[in-house]
This record gives sequence, structure tokens and C-alpha cells, in this order.
Amino acid sequence: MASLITTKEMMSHHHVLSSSRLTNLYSDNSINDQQIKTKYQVSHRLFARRISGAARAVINSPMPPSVPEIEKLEGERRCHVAWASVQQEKWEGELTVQGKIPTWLNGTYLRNGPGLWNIGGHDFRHLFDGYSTLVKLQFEGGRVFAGHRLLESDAYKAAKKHNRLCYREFSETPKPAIRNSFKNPFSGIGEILRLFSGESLTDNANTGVIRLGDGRVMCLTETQKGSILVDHETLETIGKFEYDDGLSDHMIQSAHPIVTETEMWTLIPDLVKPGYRVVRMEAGSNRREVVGRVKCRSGSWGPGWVHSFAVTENYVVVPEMPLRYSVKNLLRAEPTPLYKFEWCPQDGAFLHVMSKLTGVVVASVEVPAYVTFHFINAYEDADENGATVIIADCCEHNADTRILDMLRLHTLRSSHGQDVLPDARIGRFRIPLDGSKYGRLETAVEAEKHGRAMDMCSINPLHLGQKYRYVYACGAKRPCNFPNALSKVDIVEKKVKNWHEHGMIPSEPFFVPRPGAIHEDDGVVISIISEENGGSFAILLDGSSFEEIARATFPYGLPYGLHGCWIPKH
Ligand SMILES: CC1=C(/C=C/C(C)=C/C=C/C(C)=C/C=C/C=C(C)/C=C/C=O)C(C)(C)CCC1
Ligand SMILES: [Fe+2]
Repeated sequence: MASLITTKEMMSHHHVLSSSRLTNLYSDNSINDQQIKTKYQVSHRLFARRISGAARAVINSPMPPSVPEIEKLEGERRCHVAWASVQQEKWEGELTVQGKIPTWLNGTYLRNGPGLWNIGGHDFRHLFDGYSTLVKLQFEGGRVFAGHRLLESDAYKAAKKHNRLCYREFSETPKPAIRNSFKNPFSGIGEILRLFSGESLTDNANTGVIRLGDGRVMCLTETQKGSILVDHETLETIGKFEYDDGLSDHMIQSAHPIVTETEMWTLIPDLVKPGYRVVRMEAGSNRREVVGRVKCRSGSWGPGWVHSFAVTENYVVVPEMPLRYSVKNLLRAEPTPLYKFEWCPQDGAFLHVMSKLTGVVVASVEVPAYVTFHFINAYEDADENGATVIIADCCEHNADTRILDMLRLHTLRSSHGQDVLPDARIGRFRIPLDGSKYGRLETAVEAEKHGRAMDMCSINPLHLGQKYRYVYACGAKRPCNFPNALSKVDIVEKKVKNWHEHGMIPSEPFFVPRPGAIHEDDGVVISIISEENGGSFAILLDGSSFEEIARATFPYGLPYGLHGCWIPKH
């Protein structure tokens, strides 16, 4: 069962992960236990028993493993299920629950992430390349109905149809057709045009899923065409989210819009005139209005990569990271360790603050070099003289870009217990609004307390843009090559509670507040765990004590996933 470990244990306890042979089980009620064991090499008895007992009763949508083909899966099967492709397009059923799901928890948790990393005999290289796989956990009167389904993006449909990669993914580039490269000397120019018109870019919306204020549910990636509506009950793909604002010719967007019941804020990077459009969309509308524009401060060609950003009550905090889009790397067929980006600390690192009301940039400060994918939260505070200062917290990788290449599938799959995960911390920016040239960056809580890993964060959504106290995120129990723990960080008292179980890879801990709660941490934390033995389960931790209150077991293994959202039942 779950073990709640103290920070002290987390810091001192070092044990080596065993490299046992692992399986990602194929759940098909048309084959019997013996067939499962022999044909699919199920090596863990316990898990096989779970499959035979539970899966047949709950699976109502058996699917043959059409994509990818079984032979391809043999290689992946030797790795942790977190990094192995899902073996059927969809599944739906009720999960076996241990513990007690709170009766107030009624609604659906949706999680998106890459879940299929091969096509037509080609193995993808990077975690972020995989085709979007949606997982749902529908909580209803203490029961959990679950499922997963691959998103029917154009990129995935084309890959299935042609049995090869057809669009540019995060690190993968389709091979140009041979006849083109030999016969047509202009095929290279054509390729550049297809890239910069966005035609060859993927719409594989695998990075997250959001619920808009009007109830529509949208999967996202960093290409604008990768904004895809889904049905949160059936997980069916509805179709593209069509923006009707003429802003879609800027191919790229932030992967993390900030959504409330009334509006959505996002950033649209400008690759031609380096900068960012700050845009706002009313709930119920498909039209984004440009509130203002931030001009990049550095002299580099490309704007800084902006995976996420932050808002306070009155301001939008726009990061300009030294990890910048690189035209050279965008054009490369073979990935570099920085993929589509380049590291330019010599050109400075900045943060810009824009008024939500006027679109005016009220502060633009230089800060120490930083690497972040995820902002946690931001708020307006007063400094010692009573002047307004913006506090913006993020998961910061100590200005070390290696994390990006650490997420290569080969690296993730070949863990032998070495402690190779680069350190991360909660980075706290202080941005004065008094015209100062510089902002500060400090460590909010001693990073050892969460095992020097920090990413995939959530907070109580009712504290968005406000002063807050608790961060839920993935931390680590070292040695490890990937965050393998869940951490609750009290950024006021600077205390950390960690959850860890040997061999488990948890995905983003997602906080759902209890309706009517007064305390910030009154609620539950949901995470989906990929197990070393090839299985997976959803875990519910109490938001306050961080103790396990329930787990709901899938009859098969789910890979690691990225971000989720909560859809309350009305
Ligand atoms: C497809 C193209 C691009 C796509 C970019 C994408 C899909 C970026 C996704 C970034 C993600 C999911 C970042 C997550 C970071 C998570 C971390 C560090 C977790 C650590 C451990 O807990 C562009 C690159 C935009 C360019 C064109 C093509
Ligand atoms: Fe993200």
C-alpha cells in the first residue's frame, strides 16, 4: 500500500530500482489467461490474476491491437509500462476500488498525454512525440468508470492510413518522398514553405486538455492547429476548434492557456518579429482578441520558448526564456539535444508584465537565466515599502536544459538505477513594478525536501492568481531517472510531504477542491500511476494529510501522461 515518507527518509534513503522484465498487458476478453500469459509474455503472476479476475468482468469494448503491430511492441515490453505504447485504441470499463472514494467527488478527471510511440515499424524518439491518448476517470457515488482512447488528430489518422509518420512531431520529421528529393531540386524550398505555413506541422494535441467556461473540452499542443474538441464522456474526437479571429497564421501557441469560468488567456509567440501576442477569449466564443504585444528584449532571432505562463488578478506574466526557438533547428530533419530550440543565456533572460485591462507592458525585467516549462501560480504582493511586486512561481530546472534530452524514450527506458535526473526546484521570481531593471529569482523551498525534482504541478484552482500556500507536483525519491514521487509543498511553512512507492511512476497530481471547503488543501489529489509490474491505477490522496484514501485499478497498464482537467458533474 501507499507509503507516506518523510523528507528525511526521502533525502537519506537510497535504493536501486530493480530492472525486472516488464509487460504492458493487452486487455482483450476474447483471449484466455493462458493465451495472455504465453502470447504476451505476462511475467507477473499477481497482475495476471488481476487481469483474469477483473478485466473480463469490466471490459466492454475489446479491441485488437491494430496499432501498433504486436511485433513492434516486443521491444517496448521490456521497459517500464510508463514508457510503453498503449496496446489498444480504446477501452472502457469500471475499475476495482480499494479504499473509499469521497461521495462528494462527482465528475470526470480527464488526462491527456502521448501514449503511442511507434508507427509502421518506426519507433519515435522523444516522450513528447507520442500520439495523444486521453484517459478518463469518471467518479460517481464512490464508483470509478474509466477508459482511454487515442485522439483522432489528422496526424494520427494519416499515420494509420499510410502506416508511416506524415507530419512533423516534436522531434520526428517525416522522411521526404524519395521521388521528391531526387527529381525536384526545389523540394527543400517546398519543405521550408510547408513548415512555415504550418502545413507540415502536427496537430497531435498530446500535451494537455482543458475545459472551457462554456463546457467545451479541448485537447491542446503547441501548434495552433492542434486545438481539438473532444467529448469527455465517450472520449470521441469531435473536430478541430476553429478560431475565427485571423490569428491562426502564427502557427504556435502556449500549451497552457489559463482558463476560468468566464475567459481564457493565452500567448501566441511571433517567430518573425520575436515577441508574444497576449490574447483573451470569452467563454462561449471562438474569437481571441489581442490584448497587447510583448516585444522580445534579447537580440536573438527567435522568441523564448513559452510552454506556459502565469496570471495575477490584474496582470499577465510573460516569460522570455533563454531557451529560444531556433530556425536552424526547426529545419533540421535530425533532432539536436535541444530539439527545435537553442540556449542563448548570453542574450539575457527576461520576464514581462502586461496589464490585463490596458495591454500595456508595465514591467520588463532581466532575471538570472532559467529553464521552466510550468509556471505554478503568480500573485500581486507588497514589498517592504508597500509597493506592488509580482510573485511568480515555477518549476525551475536550475537553468539546465538537459531535462529536455533526458526525456528521450531510450534514456527513460534504459534505467539501471543510476541517479541521472537533473535537479529542479520551485523557482520564485520577484518582479517589482517600480521601473527597476532587474527581477530576482530564488528557491522557494529547499529542493532536497522533494528529492530535487519538481514538475507537473497543480494548485487549488480557486487560488489562481491569488496568494496561495500549497503546490502539488511530482518530486523524487532518489536515485531515479525520472520523477517517481508525489509531493505536497507548503511554500509558506517550507514543509514537504512526499508519497512514493517502489517502482511507480506517477503522473501530474491534480487537486480537486471539496465543494464548500474553507481550507486551501481541503480536497483530493488525483494521479494515475504506471506500475513497474506492468499495471496501472488511479490514486486518490487526501489534499491535507497527503495520505492515500483510495486506489482504483486498471486491468492493464497505462503509460505516463501529461496534464489533466476536472469536469464537475452538474
Ligand atoms: C510539434 C512542434 C512543436 C511542439 C512542441 C511540443 C509538443 C511541446 C511539448 C512540451 C511539453 C509537453 C513539455 C513538458 C515538460 C515536462 C517536463 C519537463 C516534465 C518533467 C518531469 O516531471 C514545436 C516545438 C512548438 C515546434 C514545431 C513543431
Ligand atoms: Fe505542460
